[in-house]
Amino acid sequence: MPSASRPAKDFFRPLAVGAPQPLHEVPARPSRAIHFFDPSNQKMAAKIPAMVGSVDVLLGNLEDAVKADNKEAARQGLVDIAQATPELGGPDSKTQLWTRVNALDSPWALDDLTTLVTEIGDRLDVVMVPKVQGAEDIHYVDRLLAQLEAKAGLQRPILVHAILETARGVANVEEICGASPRMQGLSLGPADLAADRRMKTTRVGGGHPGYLVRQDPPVNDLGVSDHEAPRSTYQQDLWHYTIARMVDACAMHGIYPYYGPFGDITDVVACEDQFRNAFLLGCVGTWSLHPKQIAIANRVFSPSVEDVRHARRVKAAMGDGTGAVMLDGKMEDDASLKQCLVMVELAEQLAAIDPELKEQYDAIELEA
Ligand SMILES: CC(=O)SCCNC(=O)CCNC(=O)[C@H](O)C(C)(C)COP(=O)(O)OP(=O)(O)OC[C@H]1O[C@@H](n2cnc3c(N)ncnc32)[C@H](O)[C@@H]1OP(=O)(O)O
Ligand SMILES: O=CC(=O)O
Ligand SMILES: [Mg+2]
Repeated sequence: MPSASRPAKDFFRPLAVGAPQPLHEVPARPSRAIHFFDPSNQKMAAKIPAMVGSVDVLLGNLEDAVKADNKEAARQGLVDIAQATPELGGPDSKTQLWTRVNALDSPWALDDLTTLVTEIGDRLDVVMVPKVQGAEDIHYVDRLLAQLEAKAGLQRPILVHAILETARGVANVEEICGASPRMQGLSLGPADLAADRRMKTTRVGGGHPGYLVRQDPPVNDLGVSDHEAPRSTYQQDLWHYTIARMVDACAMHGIYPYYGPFGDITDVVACEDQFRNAFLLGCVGTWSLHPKQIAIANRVFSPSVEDVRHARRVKAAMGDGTGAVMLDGKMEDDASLKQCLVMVELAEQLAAIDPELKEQYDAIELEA
């Protein structure tokens, strides 16, 4: 959506002479797992070519988690990997190539963007920008990318993904999403966001046992509450508010929301729960920090066979899509059909790139 500083007639104009035409719609490419790797880490980098085809997105990370002394090696390492792996990235690739550049106030961001667009811009699908504070950060990246694309003679605009990881960024989330037609999506950055907000969790994403609600105390016959009696507690989701805001802002602007990092690599169970909460709330994918998180993300962010079966049954039962019907004792109508179509369309997109899922979805039979 055009912002006040960029009227509707200019919103889709290239920002540099010779830059590619901005897209009117963000392509719906599967991105269940955005798998992070450090291109300066030889052991990790060596594994990347073999991962192409088995993960939706491979992201060469240049920012946090890459040592300051390795920033240039990471940037060059990413160029080398992309050049040596032709099936990675680009509009028809099964595995997209993304990067997370350094923060815009760092000494590395300008060289990150200049080098990557110049050297591998035709392969780079999305640039993730950390610590985005407001539309002004996106406007800066937008113009710079246009200049670099024009210089490199690129035919296709590189998209931009912002990490929501500052209080100011959260306050400005809608304007960030609408700042440029390049905006592809947003990820939650719970570690930086917790620090910026002065939250008191030291975990990278996930819940916290202290963030809970407690069952009411039992009351005796005289109406007196027994506060000492054992009571159940229910852990709450520290990130619910932010993810929900992010999902609304993204949906409003036609771009995609993602959960971010889950730092407890060994706790695959809680990781799956966190991912699933995000999926249920509307996110389309998540980050993977370790190879073992890829399978979790792929499983969680693909609709289950049961959900697809139900969605297809509702679609079949609803005929022209209007009115109300009873199915398994439940009312279905125009609105619940729309919910079901979200599942059906996602299943179709994923089946197109994932033969195993296709087989599972194709085997679904619709009983009457
Ligand atoms: C808050 C944020 O900004 S989050 C985003 C930034 N953080 C990141 O990107 C972190 C990325 N991940 C990592 O750095 C690593 O996974 C770590 C440090 C968490 C753990 O690494 P290790 O201690 O090597 O884990 P582990 O021993 O289980 O690794 C097993 C193998 O997988 C490899 N591996 C680990 N992580 C990755 C990865 N992300 N991609 C590819 N390979 C990986 C290891 O090199 C190791 O290889 P080997 O079997 O040949 O020795
Ligand atoms: O960059 C991610 C975060 O959680 O911080
Ligand atoms: Mg961060």
